[in-house]
Amino acid sequence: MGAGVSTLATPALPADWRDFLALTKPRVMTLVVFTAICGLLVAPVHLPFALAFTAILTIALAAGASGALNMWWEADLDAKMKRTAKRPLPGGRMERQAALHFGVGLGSFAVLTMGLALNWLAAAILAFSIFFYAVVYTIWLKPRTPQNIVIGGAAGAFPPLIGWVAATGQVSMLPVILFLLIFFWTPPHFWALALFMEADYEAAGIPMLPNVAGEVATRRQIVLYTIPMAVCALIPPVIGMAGALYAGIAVVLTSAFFLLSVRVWRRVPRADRGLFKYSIIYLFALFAALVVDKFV
Ligand code: HEM
Ligand SMILES: CC(C)=CCC/C(C)=C/CC/C(C)=C/COP(=O)(O)OP(=O)(O)O
Repeated sequence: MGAGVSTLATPALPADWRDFLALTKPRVMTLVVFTAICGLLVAPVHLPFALAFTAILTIALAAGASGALNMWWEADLDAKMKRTAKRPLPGGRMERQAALHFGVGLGSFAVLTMGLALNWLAAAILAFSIFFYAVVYTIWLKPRTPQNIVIGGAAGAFPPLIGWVAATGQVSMLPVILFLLIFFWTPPHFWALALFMEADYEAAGIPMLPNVAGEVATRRQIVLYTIPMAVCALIPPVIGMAGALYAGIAVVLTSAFFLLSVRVWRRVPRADRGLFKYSIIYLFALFAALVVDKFV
């Protein structure tokens, strides 16, 4: 039997649709997509449902594509961390090439569809977000510097801006503030988790802030980033871009965020887990409040 025949007879790795879904990091992407929906809904242009749906679908597909490219590049690192070791590539259920093809195919489809159906400015920012997460954050910054998520986190801050630009065709003040809000939210969100996942990152040799600068510095940085985040959360009503309902909810939600970050700083047991969980609730609730405020 020739070598070619025996290669053909080798069974492919048993990836099924659940593994492809896992490549898109669906749980994390729910919040990414939610912020994009809110960005689109608060824009001053009413899109027909089919177009709005297409815009959000393409953002979801692009975000999923960037997750797949991240997993393609990090297969070896993921194998070293308990939290990620069972993903399709380190779990041995999928070929690396399949993840690469899936990511490139899905991302290209998403960007082209956004451009053809909505506008090319939104498509360009969408393409830039994929590039920023998959290349700037994952390949370049993450293995090199503990500031990786400060700069790289910008990728996850684009979706509300993309939603807005998909609807209006242009960039304005409110979506830029929403971008900055998520930009400053990301370090407390991630470093709270990095504090209780320090051992994982140590095992994989990834230079996250707690491993490099130590716990005390990380706890202080968490509180420091919460301050510009709070300012961004409160600017919209101050400049007349959101009403009293949003203002009230933002003050309550943001004060709670700040208090939880102070608990992390003061080393209250399990405060890091509490802040990480709350960071997710916070962003969901704040963006929902912005939309409710607009329509009530
Ligand atoms: C560079 C920036 C970021 C980093 C490094 C980061 C990192 C992480 C990590 C490691 C987890 C742990 C759970 C998992 O693997 O599923 C997580 C969870 C999560 N992140 Fe982030 N994140 C970032 C930005 C964002 C952004 C921008 C959003 C949304 C706007 C977001 C939303 C979430 C959500 C919803 C979860 C919970 C997922 C679950 O329920 O399992 N993250 N993040
Ligand atoms: C529209 C568009 C393209 C949006 C991109 C959305 C985006 C960049 C989200 C970032 C959130 C995320 C999955 C971080 C995981 O960090 P990690 O990769 O370090 O985590 P891991 O250790 O779980 O792989």
